[in-house]
Amino acid sequence: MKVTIVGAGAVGASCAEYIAIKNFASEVVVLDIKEGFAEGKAMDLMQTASLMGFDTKITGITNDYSKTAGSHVAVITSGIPRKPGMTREELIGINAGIVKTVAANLIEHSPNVILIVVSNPMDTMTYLVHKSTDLPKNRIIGMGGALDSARFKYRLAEAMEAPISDIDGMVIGGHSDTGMVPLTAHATRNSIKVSEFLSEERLNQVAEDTKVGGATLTKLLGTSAWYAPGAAVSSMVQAIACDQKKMFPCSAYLEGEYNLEDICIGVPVLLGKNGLEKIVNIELTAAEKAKMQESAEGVRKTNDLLEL
Ligand SMILES: NC(=O)c1ccc[n+]([C@@H]2O[C@H](COP(=O)([O-])OP(=O)(O)OC[C@H]3O[C@@H](n4cnc5c(N)ncnc54)[C@H](O)[C@@H]3O)[C@@H](O)[C@H]2O)c1
Ligand SMILES: O=C(O)C[C@H](O)C(=O)O
Repeated sequence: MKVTIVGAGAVGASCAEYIAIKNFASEVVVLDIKEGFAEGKAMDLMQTASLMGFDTKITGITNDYSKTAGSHVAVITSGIPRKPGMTREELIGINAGIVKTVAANLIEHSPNVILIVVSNPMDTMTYLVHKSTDLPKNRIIGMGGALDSARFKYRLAEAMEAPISDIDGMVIGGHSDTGMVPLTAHATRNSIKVSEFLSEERLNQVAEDTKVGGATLTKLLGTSAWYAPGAAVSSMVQAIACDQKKMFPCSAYLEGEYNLEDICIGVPVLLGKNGLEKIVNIELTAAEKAKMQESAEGVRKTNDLLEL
């Protein structure tokens, strides 16, 4: 299994590191436009192999897509991250051009590739890849919900003073400060609804903290986060590589599901060897349905800025 990661920056390198440590891929190619940067990151990571006990071969490449040929999965992390005070949507001007070109280059050299889009504004970048390529919809997947759900579980565990492994929960909707829909009514601790342990007010606070999870970290770090994003991508790549049929909320192209059409937005899906193998339809509460529609309106406004 060969995996390519475009963008050897914070998220791309973290993603390569977690994939290698999990030891399920034979080869990870990291490609960046900055001369020597990916080569340096790959060499540094390879020098952890004997210490961390992995056999995955990590190669760094400066902008030569012929070296990505035959990739099963490719992750697009190229583009600029936001700075404190910015929204993800403000990145569209620079990142749209980068994502479109990168996707075309990847597909030219790996026609059967499954693409995972990470660059922000992610739902709109995923939509752009749908509109600008001929790939079928099962081979274009946006990463946002897996990360947002991990942050939701972190916040729930914190509120309940519980170990995170006791918690289950999911965030759907757009990957934006206002568009995320944390499914508080469905979240559980050891299969008991979290509302049994937390007041409505505390649960609302957990949801709000989850939605601004990326902005909170951006303020603390001066740039956006990378460890949890890299880990989230690595789990999705693993689900595809190992044909796990595992459920993640991912940005998927919808054609009527959740009453939405011609949009990419976070919904529960199953990931396996064919990429996005199924969109899972779950029954939402009336409030969740309304939030999902509102979230979609926000994503559409950003999509409207694309020059398609
Ligand atoms: N979807 C998510 O949940 C999520 C999470 C974290 C970050 N992100 C997004 O991921 C992107 C990357 O974030 P980061 O922190 O790694 O940024 P970064 O600046 O650390 O890395 C980006 C890398 O992309 C490279 N690059 C730029 N243009 C390129 C091109 N045309 N071809 C190849 N490489 C190119 C840069 O040289 C740089 O090394 C940002 O847009 C950020 O907002 C999304
Ligand atoms: O917050 C960001 O801009 C990066 C990413 O989307 C995140 O949620 O960490």
